[in-house]
Amino acid sequence: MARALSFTAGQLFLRQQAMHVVCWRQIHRCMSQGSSRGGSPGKGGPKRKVAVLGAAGGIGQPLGLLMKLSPLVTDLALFDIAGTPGVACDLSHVNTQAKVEGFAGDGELGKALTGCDLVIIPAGVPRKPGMTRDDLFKINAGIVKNLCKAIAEHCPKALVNIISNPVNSTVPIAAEVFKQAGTYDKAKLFGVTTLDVVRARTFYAAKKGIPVEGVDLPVVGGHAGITILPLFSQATPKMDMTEKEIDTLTKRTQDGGTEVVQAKAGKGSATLSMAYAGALFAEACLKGLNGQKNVIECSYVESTITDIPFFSSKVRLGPKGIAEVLGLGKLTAYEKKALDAMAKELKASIRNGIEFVKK
Ligand SMILES: NC(=O)c1ccc[n+]([C@@H]2O[C@H](COP(=O)([O-])OP(=O)(O)OC[C@H]3O[C@@H](n4cnc5c(N)ncnc54)[C@H](O)[C@@H]3O)[C@@H](O)[C@H]2O)c1
Ligand SMILES: O=C(O)C[C@H](O)C(=O)O
Repeated sequence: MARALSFTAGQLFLRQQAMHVVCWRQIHRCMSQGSSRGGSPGKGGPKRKVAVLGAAGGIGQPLGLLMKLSPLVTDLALFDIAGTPGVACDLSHVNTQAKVEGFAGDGELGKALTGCDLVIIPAGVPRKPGMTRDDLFKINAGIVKNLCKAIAEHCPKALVNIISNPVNSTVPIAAEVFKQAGTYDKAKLFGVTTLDVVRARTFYAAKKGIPVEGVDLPVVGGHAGITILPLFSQATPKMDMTEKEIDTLTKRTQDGGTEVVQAKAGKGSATLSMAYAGALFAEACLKGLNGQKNVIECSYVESTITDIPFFSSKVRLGPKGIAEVLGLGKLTAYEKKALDAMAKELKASIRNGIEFVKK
C-alpha cells in the first residue's frame, strides 16, 4: 500500500513537472507569435533595444524576465536606483537572445537609455491598503518627471510606456516634460492600461463560463476607480448579460487594483499580473515598430475622441508608434452615463499633472 502510494506521489510530481514545461512552452509560443509576423531578430529581423526603469522592483523584475523571453528584443537595459547589476546578472543566464545589461543610479541612466526603441517605466512607489492612486502623486510625479527629462535627452525618439501611478497624471506629466524639451510626439507616449483589459477579460470569461483565451473587449477612460470603463457591450464572444451582471463586472474591474492591494495587506500592489500586462503591451509596440499590420491595443494616450485630452481607447500601432486612435464605437446608455461620470475626475488628474511640470 505504502509503495503504491509513493508511486502515485512520484507520478504526480512528474505530471506537475511536465505541466510546468508545457506552461513555459506556451509562454514562449505566445511571446514568439510576434516574431513570425513582426520580424525575428535572430533571423535578420530588426535590432530592438528596450529599457525598463524601475527594473529591480516588484513589477520590474518579472517584466525584465518576460522581456528577456521576447524574441523581439535584442538588447535589454535594466535601470534602477540600486540592485540592477544583480538582477541583470541573474537574467543574463537565461538562454534567449536578448543581451542584458544592468545600470544603477542616476549616473548610469544616460547609458541605459542611449539607443532605446522602447522605454518602459514601472519606477515609483506602490499603494498600501487605504491609499488611492492619487496618494502616490507626491513621490511618483517627481520620479516620472526626472526619468522623462533623461529620455528627452538620451533617446527622444523612443516609444515610452508609463506604468507608474497615478497613470491619469503621470502620462500628462511626461507629455509636458517632452513639450518643454521640444521632443514631444503624441504618437510615442502611452499610459499602460492593459491590466484593466486583462482583468475585464478574465472576469467576463469566468462569469460566463467560457475559455478566456478567446475573449476580447475594450476598456476605455483612464486608470483609476470610476475612470476605468470596460465596454462589455463590445465583448467578443458576445454573451447576454443583465444590467446587474454588467454593473458587478464593471465595479470588479474598477476595483481590481484595490482587490490586490488588500490581499497583499501592505506588501504592495499588483506586480505579476502587471508584468504580464506590461509585456503584452510592450510586445504590441514592438510589433507595430516592426511593421506588423493590425496591431490594436487599448492605451491611455493624447486623444480627441472625447473632450478629455488624455483618454484610453483602442489604438492601432505602427512603425512610428500610434498610427490611429480608434473611436469608442456604439455605447449603451449604461456606458454613456459612466463616461459622463468620469470626465470631471479624469480632467482634474490631467490638469494636476500638467501644472506639476509647469510650476
Ligand atoms: N499601470 C498599472 O496598471 C499599474 C499596475 C501595478 C502597479 N502600478 C504602479 O507601478 C509602480 C511600481 O510598482 P511596484 O510594485 O513595482 O513597486 P516597487 O516598489 O516594488 O518597485 C518600484 C521600483 O522603482 C524603483 N525606483 C524608485 N525611484 C526610481 C527612480 N528615480 N529611477 C528608477 N527606479 C526608481 C525602486 O527602487 C523600485 O525598485 C507603482 O507606482 C504602482 O502603483 C501600475
Ligand atoms: O491598484 C494599484 O495601485 C496598482 C495598479 O494601478 C493596479 O491597477 O493594480
